[in-house]
Amino acid sequence: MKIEIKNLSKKYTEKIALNDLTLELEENKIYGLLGRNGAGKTTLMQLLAGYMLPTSGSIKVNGQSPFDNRDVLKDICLINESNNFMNRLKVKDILKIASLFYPNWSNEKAERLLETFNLKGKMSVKGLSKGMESALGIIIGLASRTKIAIFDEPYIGLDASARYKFYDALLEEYEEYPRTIILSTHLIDEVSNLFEEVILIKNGELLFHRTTEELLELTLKVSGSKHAVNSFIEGKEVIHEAELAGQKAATLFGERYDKREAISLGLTIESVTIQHLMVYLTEETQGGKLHA
Ligand SMILES: Nc1ncnc2c1ncn2[C@@H]1O[C@H](COP(=O)(O)OP(=O)(O)OP(=O)(O)O)[C@@H](O)[C@H]1O
Repeated sequence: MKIEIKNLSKKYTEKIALNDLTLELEENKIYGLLGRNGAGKTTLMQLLAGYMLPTSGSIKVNGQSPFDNRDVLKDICLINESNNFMNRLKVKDILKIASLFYPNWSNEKAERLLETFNLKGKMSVKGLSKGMESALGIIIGLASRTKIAIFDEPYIGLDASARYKFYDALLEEYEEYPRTIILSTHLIDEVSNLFEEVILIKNGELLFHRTTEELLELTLKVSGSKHAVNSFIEGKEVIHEAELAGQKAATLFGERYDKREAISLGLTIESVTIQHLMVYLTEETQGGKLHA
């Protein structure tokens, strides 16, 4: 299902959470939706999952607005950081309710994932730890087999081992049943190898939407003597610099840089992680708008 977002804005009383965002997402890809706290990620995901209407602009899934549209929403599953499952129910009841909502629901998958995350159907939701509740959300997100699965920081309380089980399960599901997956997280280093494309939002605006491959090609860190680094970076877009005792490191973003030139100047070159790139580009001092 294609997602088309045009000039989308969302204002909450005084706060502009999203500002004139235009974006297209093709089907069957894994997207990383990144940005600092308060950037507007949750707002975007909630608009996509039909929780509310935009203030202006449009969001279309296969040409239709998701808001109050069962026809579209049966194909979209949004898992939040706080799922707010009904306390008086048991895990199996929650799964039963979810299975009634999503036409492609897989009971078999849900059962297998219960085992993976050490949950039992008879457990009462009231007695689940925060991490177990997150695991239940993840089980629903994967077993629903919706064409669009959105995970908004889905793993509050999950320990590292359970998080890696989630990444493995996500990839296994994606390979078996390709779908559009949108994953928003602050643990970027843990998952960035899953992203096929990255969408970065800053203060409600789109900073860029690029393939992971492009991002890595367009970023370069050079280090060496201050003089050599300065001569290489002159006229280029520098997103981070650090100096110590006559040595300097600079991170560049925006072009396919000539690495041979850097090496010929005696510089050391390194690649930059997506997490670092996100941090550098969203620093408040980094005011520049990049080519989305
Ligand atoms: N219901 C609301 N009423 C008023 N302001 C809101 C509401 N929801 C979000 N906001 C504000 O809108 C902005 C965007 O919030 P949003 O939750 O979309 O950001 P986010 O990128 O998901 O942040 P985080 O990474 O911290 O979850 C923030 O300034 C937030 O305070």
